Amino acid sequence: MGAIGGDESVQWDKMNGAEVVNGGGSGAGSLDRIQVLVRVRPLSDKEIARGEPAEWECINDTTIMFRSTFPDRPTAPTAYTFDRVFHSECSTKEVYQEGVKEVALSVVGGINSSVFAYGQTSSGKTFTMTGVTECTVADIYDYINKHEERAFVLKFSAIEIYNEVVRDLLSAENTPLRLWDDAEKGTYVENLTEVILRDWNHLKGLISVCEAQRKTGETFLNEKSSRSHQILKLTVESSAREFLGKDKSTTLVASVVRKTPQFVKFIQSGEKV
Ligand SMILES: Nc1ncnc2c1ncn2[C@@H]1O[C@H](COP(=O)(O)OP(=O)(O)OP(=O)(O)O)[C@@H](O)[C@H]1O
Repeated sequence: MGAIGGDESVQWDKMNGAEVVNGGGSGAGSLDRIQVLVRVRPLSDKEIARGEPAEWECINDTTIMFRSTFPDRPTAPTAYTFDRVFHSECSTKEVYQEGVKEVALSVVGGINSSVFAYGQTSSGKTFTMTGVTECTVADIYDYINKHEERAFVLKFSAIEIYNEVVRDLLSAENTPLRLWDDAEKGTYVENLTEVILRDWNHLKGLISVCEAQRKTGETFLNEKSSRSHQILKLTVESSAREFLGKDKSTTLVASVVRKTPQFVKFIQSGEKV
């Protein structure tokens, strides 16, 4: 999993119990670079039934150890260090609270950010990102409800990229969409549906629509594998009520990335609003 904050230095501001990141502070926080988190999925019932051993062990909060169990390919245990490691018993809530929340909520403080999951089939990308997205949006609405002095407009869009083709997950039409590079807007998708959110339930409904539209197929490891890259984008516009519509917007991009690094570049383009 990776999480990218904006390039501005940030500082936390605790307002009414809600934690929000403010841009422009002097102290460079953990959000000024890509954070790499690892979450270990528990063995599935099938893997347990096949007697597959767990080869990865979390030694502490930042270190994970690999022990090969191939009898014909014995290797010495190898330790890898990341910003944060979550063992298989950790709940999605813990992953969100301790690994993602800071970056995800920076969007209401005016900083663009991206959170994406990367890994092989059946490693748990969709499982984690679904839960993380729900936690994030619940916290964003909680923040909005506590800040009635400001007006917020939330917009949501969703695409999948499958076999190099970009599709709108909120449209019934199956027409491939075109990607453009623009000096001001950065990389954007032409004619993409963008829905203004009414509330949290509205977003939940839209996420279900995306789920239903996704291309899925079976892989050896995953009966319901998403065969595409998915990118969900939430745009937050916030203004003091008397200046409605005049402030700049910020975006939060949440993605499931299946393999290639060029998608990381595409996702980062969400930062250039
Ligand atoms: N932390 C977890 N705890 C319990 N079950 C999990 C966890 N992570 C994943 N799973 C389960 O493992 C299976 C595979 O997860 P998921 O579909 O999220 O993988 P994926 O990486 O998105 O796969 P693909 O790339 O093939 O779409 C699912 O049945 C999911 O419910």
